[in-house]
Amino acid sequence: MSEGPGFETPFSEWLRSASEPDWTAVVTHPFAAGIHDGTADMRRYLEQDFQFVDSFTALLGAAVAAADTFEARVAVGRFLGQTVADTEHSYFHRALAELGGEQAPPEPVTVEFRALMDEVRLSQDYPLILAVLCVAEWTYLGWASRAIGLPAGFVHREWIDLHSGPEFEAWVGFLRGELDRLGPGLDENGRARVLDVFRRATTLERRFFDMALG
Ligand SMILES: Cc1ncc(CN)c(N)n1
Repeated sequence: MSEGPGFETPFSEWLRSASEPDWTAVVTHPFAAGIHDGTADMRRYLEQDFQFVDSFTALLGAAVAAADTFEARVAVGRFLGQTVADTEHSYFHRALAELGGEQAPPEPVTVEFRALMDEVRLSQDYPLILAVLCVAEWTYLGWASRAIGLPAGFVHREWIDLHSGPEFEAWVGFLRGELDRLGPGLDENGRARVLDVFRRATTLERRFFDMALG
């Protein structure tokens, strides 16, 4: 693998392609296919994901604090307040009530994912924080955008809706744009650190879907 992106390759695309084959395994994962056709067992997955989203929300707060521009703080803060704290929060409560979800102990992959998010949150290093946020959102846009039709039940359908469409595409475009803006200014060691976090997050996404599949 090359030590950095070429002149024509945006930093985010370099990170993504260097995270294969896990990246493609996430966006084409059988569990994601089961969300599309309505057969995925969402209870265990959402019980675990509710715990993921708690740390993810803290990480968004860290991005607001660590960002190097006012515009970025506003964009992340808006997403945090509108999408995560409002739409997604309401979804979790309705979906877990429908499925009879409980407060389950965290699975090993949930513990590891939360530990990675805590690690980059505590680093207060904006590019590292962006790396985890970008993997989490871009992989989800990847599988959710593969929808051919939408399943009838709200639990599956709204989970796809939350991770696809023009607003979510713009959010992922923002995260990628931030990495593309900051990547060229990093030295080799800085790029390697971002890539390491990006790859670890991609592997954890794959393992999270593996766990959900049972
Ligand atoms: C594990 C995981 N990764 C990503 C997302 C999308 N925010 C999520 N809800 N859960």
